[in-house]
Amino acid sequence: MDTVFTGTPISNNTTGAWPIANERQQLLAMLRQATQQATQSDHPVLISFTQSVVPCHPLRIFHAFKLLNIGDRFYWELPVEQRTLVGVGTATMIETNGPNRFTTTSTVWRHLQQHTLVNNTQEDLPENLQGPALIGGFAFDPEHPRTALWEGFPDGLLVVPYLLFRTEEESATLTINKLIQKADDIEQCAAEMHQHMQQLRLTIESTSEAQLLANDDINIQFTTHDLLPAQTWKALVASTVAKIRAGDYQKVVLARSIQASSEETPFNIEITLSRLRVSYPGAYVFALQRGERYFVGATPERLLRTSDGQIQTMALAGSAPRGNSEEEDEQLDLELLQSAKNQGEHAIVVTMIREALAHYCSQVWVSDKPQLLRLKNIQHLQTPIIGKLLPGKSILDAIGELHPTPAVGGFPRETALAELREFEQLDRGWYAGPIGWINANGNGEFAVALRSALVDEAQATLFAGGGIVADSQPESEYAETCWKFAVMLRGLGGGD
Ligand SMILES: C=C(O[C@@H]1C=C(C(=O)O)C=C[C@H]1O)C(=O)O
Repeated sequence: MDTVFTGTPISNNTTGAWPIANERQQLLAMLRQATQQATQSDHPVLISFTQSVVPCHPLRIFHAFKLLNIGDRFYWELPVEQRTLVGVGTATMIETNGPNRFTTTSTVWRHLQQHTLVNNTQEDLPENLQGPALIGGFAFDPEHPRTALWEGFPDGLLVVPYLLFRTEEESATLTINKLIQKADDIEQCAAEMHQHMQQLRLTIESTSEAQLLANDDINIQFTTHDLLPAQTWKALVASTVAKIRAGDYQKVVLARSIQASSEETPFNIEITLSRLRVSYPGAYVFALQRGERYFVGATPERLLRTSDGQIQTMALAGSAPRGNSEEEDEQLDLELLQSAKNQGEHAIVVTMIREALAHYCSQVWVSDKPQLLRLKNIQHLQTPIIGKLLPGKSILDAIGELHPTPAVGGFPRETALAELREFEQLDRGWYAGPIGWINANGNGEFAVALRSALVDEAQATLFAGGGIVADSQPESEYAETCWKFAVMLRGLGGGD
């Protein structure tokens, strides 16, 4: 069997060598050490074994992971920066509920690392492509009553996948993670890992990118309907505006949802991801599976990235459509940049993020004025924000302070959340929550899960919202949510 893993690139050179066979002795030594350590500490040990592979289209890996049939899959990519994480199966996971979910996750992750063995033979690889990583996300509001729609999506769920494919620029790795108990049979574990690697390699070899994405430009037929009648939602915007004018609060982001029902076939997640990554290369393209369902989207909003103590975030609020001609586009750009309503809505977000980060950073730099973030059919005001994380603080601690920003919640935060709980008439679930990853050295990146849908075979529930301030108009807010829905409607197979 070992001869299958020759260590040479496979036929069309788009997938890597999967040299686990060559490393078998090293893997066995690690497994042996893990069982000894588990016996001594009376605590299971996580082993994380990383190998370098030749970069390959991430959707080919995602598809091959499905055929392995070893558990739920996760996809996360920032195409423009070639940063990708694709995972399948569960070595271990951290599920949390309630308001302390971020700090609890952070504590459990630190504890788990004291019981982790990592192979460090690949010193030439980027640090972010080695060792275990947690990937997953969090619900928008742990205090919002749950409905059946989001069953299986707890307030926080971060998984160390059994298999994890990662890319950064030109490098790619494949990591196998496994939780080892003291009584585990290491020969059997090694054989099982081996077998999965072999299956993976064969599956990748047998599917070409062309085959996989053959129909991604063919539109599919589906119908849509508003879950809350349009008039009811617009009336809600009007009453929110009245409360803001009366001084109850400054801003609330109201969202709504629509349901798309496919007439012929279930929605195809690979094709959806392919369409999203091509149309929105500057967005975070993600999919998280829970059984038969996928939470999928392409969001332009970075919540927080940490890299060796440096943080990057952004204020993103204030929206306009894109023009149909260059002149119209320029006109809309100008209007957005000069709109007092949009600038005011945006400034609330900048101020809050600056204040929140003050507790977690030694220095914070905020661009002095917003710039435009242009997407396919919509554009936003964006202010980049960077800083230096205080020693001992983790990305998850900082997210606990930042989320939800007034870009997706409102201001003041608690009043806005109370309003949403009482009046929005929507179970947001994971929509507008943090989605992303964190690795063992504390680096990570979370996006705000916007422009997203919960896909359940032939049914999809899509979510979109907009910031309501004193001079918001119900009609234009409704129109804004329609531009935002267009991202996922196109992703699911609708025409432009
Ligand atoms: C709430 C959404 O988007 C957020 C709200 C925006 C706005 O009100 O202008 C702009 C970008 C996002 O921060 C969404 O896409 O559903």
